[in-house]
Amino acid sequence: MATDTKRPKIDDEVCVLDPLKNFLLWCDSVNLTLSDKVYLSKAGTVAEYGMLAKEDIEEGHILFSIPRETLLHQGTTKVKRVLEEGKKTLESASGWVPLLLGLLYEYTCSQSHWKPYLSLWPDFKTLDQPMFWSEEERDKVLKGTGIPEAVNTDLKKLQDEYNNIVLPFMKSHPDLWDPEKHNLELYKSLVAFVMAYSFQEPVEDEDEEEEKQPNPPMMVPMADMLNHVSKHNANLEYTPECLKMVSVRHIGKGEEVFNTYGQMANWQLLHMYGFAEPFPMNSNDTTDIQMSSVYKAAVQVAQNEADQRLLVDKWNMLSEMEIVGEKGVFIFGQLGSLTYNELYTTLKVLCMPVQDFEDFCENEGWEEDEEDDDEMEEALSFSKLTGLSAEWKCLLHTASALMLDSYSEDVEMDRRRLEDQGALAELGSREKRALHVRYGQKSILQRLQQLTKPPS
Ligand SMILES: C[S@@+](CC[C@H](N)C(=O)[O-])C[C@H]1O[C@@H](n2cnc3c(N)ncnc32)[C@H](O)[C@@H]1O
Repeated sequence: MATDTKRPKIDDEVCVLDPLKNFLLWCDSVNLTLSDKVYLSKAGTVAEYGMLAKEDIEEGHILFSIPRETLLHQGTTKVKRVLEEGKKTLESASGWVPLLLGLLYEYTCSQSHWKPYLSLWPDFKTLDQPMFWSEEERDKVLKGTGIPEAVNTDLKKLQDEYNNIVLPFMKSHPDLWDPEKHNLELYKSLVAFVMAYSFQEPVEDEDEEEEKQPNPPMMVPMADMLNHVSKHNANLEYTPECLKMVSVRHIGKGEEVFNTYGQMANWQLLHMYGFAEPFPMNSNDTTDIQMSSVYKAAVQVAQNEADQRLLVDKWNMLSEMEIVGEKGVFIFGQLGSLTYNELYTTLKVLCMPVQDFEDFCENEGWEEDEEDDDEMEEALSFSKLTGLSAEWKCLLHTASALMLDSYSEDVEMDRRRLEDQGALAELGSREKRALHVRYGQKSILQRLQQLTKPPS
């Protein structure tokens, strides 16, 4: 540990004039060690701050290491004692409230231990998740992507949490918080900051049977200055003493160091982080097919009223078995279905003859010798879809057509925009990001359409 006498002086003026230099001085003072082979910069990165390689870096190199005491969370903030005492009243659906209260305090406290870190973002102006766009803009350019609905839920949740939990708690601790200063606007910015910058330590699953609560989020100085791409070259490792960012492949001199924020589809990246990887770079991109669209497709292709009534029973059965849900989705990645178990069972039940369905209900499911996971995954991979039965293909074809209809712009228009550099250059930054999300989703749906097309 660095002692106070060894610590370089962190000057308030430097904090404002050169926040990065000040942050690096602070890192030194808290024993956050950075390899000589990398440096932080705004120039040469994909977005604002990022990390670059000064020289070639081999796989397995520790790029930096962060002592646990340096992390900012509900157990390290100056207000940790009151948060611990109020633990029960601070419980919420998101589980973020204690960290957010800690951030409200630390972000506005001139004496905060994390001031040099938090001063890197003096106003959060660079945050541009769709939660900061107008509702009209979201509905216009993101219709069909699933983002407008997700943002509406977030906004409602954050307002409820602020009004019902945060505000009463702050009022009962007027020595630490002031609702005038710690208002809903600042709270919203901090929610967006936590969304885009926080980390959640993975839960160790020693006992797979037992469902563990996820760890609460925490702020990890330095690690959160790294940008993300699906083909990342670094990864955060957790040890009892510290967190280490380690290169996971060779990084050439001058290249940017990219962390991974997880296997994120473009709609998730835009929703939570405010950016999207340009189409078709995101190898983790996915599209959703509403479960209800598969049901609607089955109803559409049913031959007569008796078939339609049977479908109602089948759907109710699938719902009772918790295989489908009103708001549930089947997810498709670039190689095929990612929720193959649910989709396979749904297609099988919806297409089964009446007698088989009666047996199915009687047995409360399948007899033993049913398909295993690998078989289902393979059957619903894009490389095997053409081999599915005509009935299954028809449902997938109709459901993907229904999904394609729900977007604001048609596929051809988006394709032309993406292919025409001039048209692309004319789009605003938000429209461009939205286009990469929309088109990525639609291209997967189109692939599904082609592979399940009935013979002409
Ligand atoms: C954890 S922070 C990374 C540091 C950030 N660049 C900064 O200057 O504060 C996450 C934010 O970085 C930006 N970002 C990360 N990866 C990106 C990428 N590949 N393309 C564009 N922006 C990216 C997004 O604004 C995102 O919300």
